[in-house]
Amino acid sequence: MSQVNTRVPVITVDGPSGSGKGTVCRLLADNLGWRLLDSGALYRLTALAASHHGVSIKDEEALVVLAAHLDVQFTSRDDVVQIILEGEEVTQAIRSESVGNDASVIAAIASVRMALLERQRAFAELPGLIADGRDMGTVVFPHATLKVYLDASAEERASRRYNQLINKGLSASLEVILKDLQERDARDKNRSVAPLKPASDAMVLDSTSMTIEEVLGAILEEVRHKGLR
Ligand SMILES: Nc1ncnc2c1ncn2[C@@H]1O[C@H](COP(=O)(O)OP(=O)(O)OP(=O)(O)O)[C@@H](O)[C@H]1O
Ligand SMILES: Nc1ccn([C@H]2C[C@H](O)[C@@H](COP(=O)(O)O)O2)c(=O)n1
Repeated sequence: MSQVNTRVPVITVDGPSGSGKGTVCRLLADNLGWRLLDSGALYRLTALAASHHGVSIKDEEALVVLAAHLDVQFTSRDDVVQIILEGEEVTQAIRSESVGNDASVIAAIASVRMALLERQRAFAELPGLIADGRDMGTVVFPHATLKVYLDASAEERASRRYNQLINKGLSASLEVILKDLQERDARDKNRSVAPLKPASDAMVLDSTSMTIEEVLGAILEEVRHKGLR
């Protein structure tokens, strides 16, 4: 089992798909000048690497090898993060619904999670880390300084995802998005290993009727309260 660097302050933000974790984590990282871990991207990259290498998402042995040896770089150009997998730019490719669904299936395999654990913990560097995912506060960074669990109703999350796709000029069905999201929620919450749930010491925020600015404000208030800035 790998060790966590407990000298580095960590803020974890866990929650279901579309709750706004990614958005609020980017804003928090900018605001505090801390590093950002998008742990979902690692599961998505493993799913995409499997597809590129013709590996089935049921082939546990091959998936573990892929996860343990992911050749990935996160680079930043003009403040925009680019993700390079085996020399290929995959920043947008990993965001598709099908890669997200495959990632959710792969993420239920304990040995795959174990293969990605060390890589996630290595993101913890001074002055601090914002960690976005499903098990950041429960498993990966159990000693985090502040843990947030961000939720929203399935209908609101589906509607956010729908608007996101329409704004990108893509076609989308709200009904299909809601059904996929509910299936993903069920898989992420009911798996036996590192299921999605709030840590016992997490601050739980329901963003259904909150703006992004209100969510950020509520977290920053707790950040100040904990003396993190
Ligand atoms: N409080 C909010 N109100 C309205 N829209 C929001 C809110 N939070 C996030 N959004 C929008 O919802 C969409 C999904 O947000 P985001 O990608 O941050 O979710 P996520 O939890 O990271 O999802 P995933 O885990 O699938 O990556 C984005 O278009 C974002 O702008
Ligand atoms: N810490 C994590 C992060 C992600 N996953 C899985 C479950 C999600 O459905 C999938 C994609 O994540 P997203 O990019 O949508 O946040 O990856 C996980 O199990 N644990």
